[in-house]
Amino acid sequence: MGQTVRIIGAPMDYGANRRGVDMGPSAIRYAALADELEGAGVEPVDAGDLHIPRAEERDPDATQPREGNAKFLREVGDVCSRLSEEVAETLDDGEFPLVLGGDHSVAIGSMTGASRTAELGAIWFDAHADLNTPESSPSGNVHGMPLAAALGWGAFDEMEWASAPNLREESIAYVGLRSIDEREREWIRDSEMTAFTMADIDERGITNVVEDALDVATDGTDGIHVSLDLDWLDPKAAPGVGTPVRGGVTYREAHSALERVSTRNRRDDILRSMDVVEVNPILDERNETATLAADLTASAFGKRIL
Ligand SMILES: NC(=[NH2+])NCCC[C@H](N)C(=O)O
Ligand SMILES: [Mn+2]
Ligand SMILES: [Mn+2]
Repeated sequence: MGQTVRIIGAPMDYGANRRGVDMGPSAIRYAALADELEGAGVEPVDAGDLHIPRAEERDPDATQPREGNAKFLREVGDVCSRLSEEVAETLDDGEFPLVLGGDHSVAIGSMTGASRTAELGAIWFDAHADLNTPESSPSGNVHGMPLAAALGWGAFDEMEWASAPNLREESIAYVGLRSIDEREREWIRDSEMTAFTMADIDERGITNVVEDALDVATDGTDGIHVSLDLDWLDPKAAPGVGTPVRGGVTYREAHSALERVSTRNRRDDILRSMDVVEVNPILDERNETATLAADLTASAFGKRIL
């Protein structure tokens, strides 16, 4: 057996605009994630779920910062600080942290934990840039803000701890962008980040784009974080997400992308942490999206046909 992969469930939906992503970890486990990982040649251990009080027990308004617009920011901060500890401990124990969301704001916890003692690069497979701040956000949903928080941008009241200590703009690559807010667009242009949109994938093909993204994220870093938002895929392939955007990658392109990640990992041992987020079983069809999430994760860990 190969590397030990610790599965950490983060059933959190505070950051999303729709209820249901809190059931993501169960649905992905039910889709035989552990068996898929074993089939890929790694050893899964399930650490269970973080305890997260239901959103109904919380009042979003009571916890909003006075300025800006971020719902449940304090709750997200609480969950992410615990998650960050667990991710850092997992790495200390020599195991691989695989975080199951939950909405995308869990990435604040995983990236902060994974960059505590190492320079971290990141590949962000997503339709969205998730670079809003409480002040720029059009929705107030924190799942549209995790990269800004991890980079230490904007005023995340009471969540200053959240910025990932060793994550630099120039080590971040987006793959598959197609829905960006105006401010995000300006910030990406002005930043050192690399952004591959769907148009780049159309033009150059998924494998070339992912190879470039891997170059960006591995250059000068100790390892990379892969953040897989299922709305990266076309809604036809992944219907069970809260913020679907037409025109995403196909089932096959998605597998091909994560296979590139595993091929590079086999060669250079680059993968440090990963999260799989935004699966919403309420909106899903026959657990298709959760099954895809489990399959794609196995591809990232080296699942092969032959
Ligand atoms: N992780 C996600 N699904 N993010 C969607 C973000 C949508 C939009 N840009 C917002 O900030 O509200
Ligand atoms: Mn998204
Ligand atoms: Mn996202």
